[in-house]
Amino acid sequence: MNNVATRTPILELTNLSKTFANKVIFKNINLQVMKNDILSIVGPSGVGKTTLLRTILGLEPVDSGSFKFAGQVFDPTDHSQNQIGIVFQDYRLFPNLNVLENITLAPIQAQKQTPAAAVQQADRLLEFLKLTPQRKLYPFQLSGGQKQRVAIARALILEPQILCYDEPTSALDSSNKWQVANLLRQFQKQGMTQLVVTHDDQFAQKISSDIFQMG
Ligand SMILES: Nc1ncnc2c1ncn2[C@@H]1O[C@H](COP(=O)(O)OP(=O)(O)OP(=O)(O)O)[C@@H](O)[C@H]1O
Repeated sequence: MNNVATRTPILELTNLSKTFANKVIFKNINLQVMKNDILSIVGPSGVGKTTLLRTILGLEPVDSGSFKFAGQVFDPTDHSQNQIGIVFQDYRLFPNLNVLENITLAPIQAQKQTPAAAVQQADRLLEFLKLTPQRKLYPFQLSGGQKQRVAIARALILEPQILCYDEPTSALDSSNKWQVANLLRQFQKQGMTQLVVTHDDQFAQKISSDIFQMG
């Protein structure tokens, strides 16, 4: 746990409500994500955890409510800032690109980094994530844990202020699950704020600074 006196909110959700075809998915959600925390959003299947995450990522509009990032009103659908990164449950790697190309595509194409600078940064991440031997392999040649670490590297290279994970343990066996828990703790030590959607209570209890229960 961080010292309570030093905790400051980086992301604030106020009175968020969402319906799909007149079905209320969530109503008046108030949530603060504290800087450098690992906050887990937990709850039973179908309660709206992924939908809430998608609204934070600007992939799904809310019906009402507001967002603040670092104290400023913020529109999650404006993707120009890259403040919030995501590791999807199914990783969503580009099947036709190798590991290095998967990681460098966005910095080169969207952020206009030079290929040399993007590759240098990608190689640093690959080394940290123990993926250097896999740098020229394609997604179909990787294990589940390796694919997840590539997805993490692909998010990290954009230097987000918050890194989100949707069900990070659902496709992993128990040894990979605790490896990913250790990785999240290492990122926390480096100052990263992380948001984890999970139905895995044991994982949430183990890694979280704070837990937000839905449903
Ligand atoms: N695009 C959509 N259109 C209509 N209904 C949707 C849509 N996306 C999600 N829902 C519904 O919203 C509800 C919440 O779904 P969501 O995936 O957010 O739940 P969850 O808590 O993440 O579930 P799980 O733990 O099973 O992944 C479900 O009833 C789902 O069917």
